[in-house]
Amino acid sequence: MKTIDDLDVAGRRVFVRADLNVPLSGETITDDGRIRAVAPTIAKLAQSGAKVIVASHLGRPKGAPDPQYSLAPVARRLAELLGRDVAFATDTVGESARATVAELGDGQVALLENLRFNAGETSKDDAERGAFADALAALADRYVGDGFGAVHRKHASVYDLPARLPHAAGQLIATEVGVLKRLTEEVSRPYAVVLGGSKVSDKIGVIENLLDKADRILIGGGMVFTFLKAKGYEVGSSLLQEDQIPVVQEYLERAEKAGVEFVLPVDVAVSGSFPDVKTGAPVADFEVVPADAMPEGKLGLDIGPESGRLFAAKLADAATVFWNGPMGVFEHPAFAEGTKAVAQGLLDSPAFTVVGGGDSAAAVRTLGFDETKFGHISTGGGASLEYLEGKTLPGLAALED
Ligand SMILES: Nc1ncnc2c1ncn2[C@@H]1O[C@H](COP(=O)(O)OP(=O)(O)O)[C@@H](O)[C@H]1O
Ligand SMILES: O=C(OP(=O)(O)O)[C@H](O)COP(=O)(O)O
Repeated sequence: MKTIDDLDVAGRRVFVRADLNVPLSGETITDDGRIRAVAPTIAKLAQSGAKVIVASHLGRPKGAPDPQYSLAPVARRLAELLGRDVAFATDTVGESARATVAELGDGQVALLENLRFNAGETSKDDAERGAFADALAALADRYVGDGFGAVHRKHASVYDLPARLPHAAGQLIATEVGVLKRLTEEVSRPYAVVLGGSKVSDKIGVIENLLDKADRILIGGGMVFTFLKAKGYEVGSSLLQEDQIPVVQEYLERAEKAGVEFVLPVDVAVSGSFPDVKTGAPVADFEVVPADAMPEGKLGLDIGPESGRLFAAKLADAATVFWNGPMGVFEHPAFAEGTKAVAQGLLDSPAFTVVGGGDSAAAVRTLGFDETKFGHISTGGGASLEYLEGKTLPGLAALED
């Protein structure tokens, strides 16, 4: 893989595919970790005299403009972090983008509007994705891939665009791959993997490969309820991946045969409705119930305190831990305790610890933990999980020569 040092960028229009998918509360960025992570690559390109065109997705809009997913607040924060102006194009490949790029001088930086405001970005149809990649390619002369959090997506700006331009990997991707590679080559055991979060359908399949690699798999977050249901328990109206129940049953059987330990919560914090994470208003009907006796109609929103202690104990004697996905809806204080227990468990463990994922990394920082105390905080959750599985990631393959 070439790096940006191998690319002639001075005076050229350089497209940087970043992952600026940061958590927002209205227009306020609640954690800017992903912007800080890619800023050095952008700064270096600007210093080298490139006309830097930064692009990213934010959230999951449905292929059309949607103001709640605008990157405008990110452009403002990026400008602050770089200490230089960042021009913001209000579209991705339209008139505003073309004019913004045309006005860029050497060493100047622009950010395009959300790539996913265009259906071509995420399309499964090669021709539709290719047409959008053509439109992006027309804006630039060079491509730098540095959106590690999105390299597992076969999307136009991640996979198709680098095929159309001379390309290289940015500094963030180089660092991420360097650290994660170590985990695929020489893992000190016991190796524990903690999985949670809300992208259940994306991540449940990852367990298939982890069964051959991990010694212990701890399940929290929204993923728990498919496991509890697979064991025959009531899960109320919690997040559930109904079609994956037989798959999970098979995982549980295979794990038992292979001597891999699944650790499931023994208690769950529930409420009748999703909490107001914006105001953090108290939850009137908060209750902790045994994991095998959830009341009907209630939502499971965190692992309970006994589970927090159990999970921490299961991490205490691990030698390597990879963690992706918060244990609960940590954005609300009533449901942050499980995530705190796992974060503290990681800090108390002598293990080499890798935390991956936009929200997991944000949780560690916003809940007050010192990020320097973890072995590595990856900007990608799904991306790092799939990398550790040994899969070929479209956005990394595309950067190879
Ligand atoms: N039990 C749950 N029900 C619904 N959402 C949950 C639950 N537990 C965690 N979450 C949510 O999961 C989100 C993070 O999931 P995900 O995107 O998969 O993690 P990451 O970004 O770290 O990869 C958080 O916003 C959190 O509120
Ligand atoms: O937040 C992300 O992934 P992550 O939650 O697995 O860390 C990336 O920005 C990818 O976003 P996507 O899962 O909507 O493709």
